[in-house]
Amino acid sequence: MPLLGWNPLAPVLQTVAAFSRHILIAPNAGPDDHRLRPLLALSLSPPSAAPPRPEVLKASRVFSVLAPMSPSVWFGLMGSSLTNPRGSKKRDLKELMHIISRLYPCKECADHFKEVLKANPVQAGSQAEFSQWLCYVHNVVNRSLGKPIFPCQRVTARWGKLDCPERSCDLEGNIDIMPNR
Ligand SMILES: Cc1cc2nc3c(=O)[nH]c(=O)nc-3n(C[C@H](O)[C@H](O)[C@H](O)COP(=O)(O)OP(=O)(O)OC[C@H]3O[C@@H](n4cnc5c(N)ncnc54)[C@H](O)[C@@H]3O)c2cc1C
Repeated sequence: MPLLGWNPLAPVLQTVAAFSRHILIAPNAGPDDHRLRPLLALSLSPPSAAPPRPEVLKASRVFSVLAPMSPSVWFGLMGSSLTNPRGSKKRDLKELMHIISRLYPCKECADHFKEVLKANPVQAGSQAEFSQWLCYVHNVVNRSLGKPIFPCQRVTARWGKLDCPERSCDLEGNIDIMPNR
């Protein structure tokens, strides 16, 4: 049972999860601040007593690049659901979901997502199927967090191809990224 066994990545993921909570939720908090506890703790494993090994800490710096990406992962995935998957892209989408369930930089979230994937195998037969599947699993996560459920019949309206007549979505302005400096 993986939840009770020792996961060699656990110290990395715990470090990254704590780091991301610090950055995103309470940058000024002390180490015992209650705001730094995980929002949702689905893991049954007891907290690791051993301090992370140096090489694990080094790896956690790499993982920390991925830390502040909770909403953007959904944004990216919804983006990837907009084109019709064919051949290897179907396999890639499935693999991508499993990679996210392994690398997502919050152990509780990753463990939960593995369970979600087991109960709801990825459906990527077509663009419509994949976006509906994605909407459904996002709602499973929403429900587990006590968030409102998104009406999946509105996925295309929310995420569909932008209609930008007369180049109204083009970038505008000066090439200087900080013109008022
Ligand atoms: C794979 C995965 C697993 C996660 N597991 C956890 C977890 O276990 N615990 C935890 O605390 N956090 C988890 N998160 C993070 C969590 O889902 C949110 O991303 C985070 O809480 C930020 O929420 P948000 O309100 O900004 O909007 P998000 O939930 O990130 O949604 C972004 C936007 O998508 C739209 N949207 C919302 N629901 C749907 C839907 N069903 N279909 C289509 N569009 C929708 C809304 O317009 C919303 O503004 C997980 C994220 C991912 C990618």
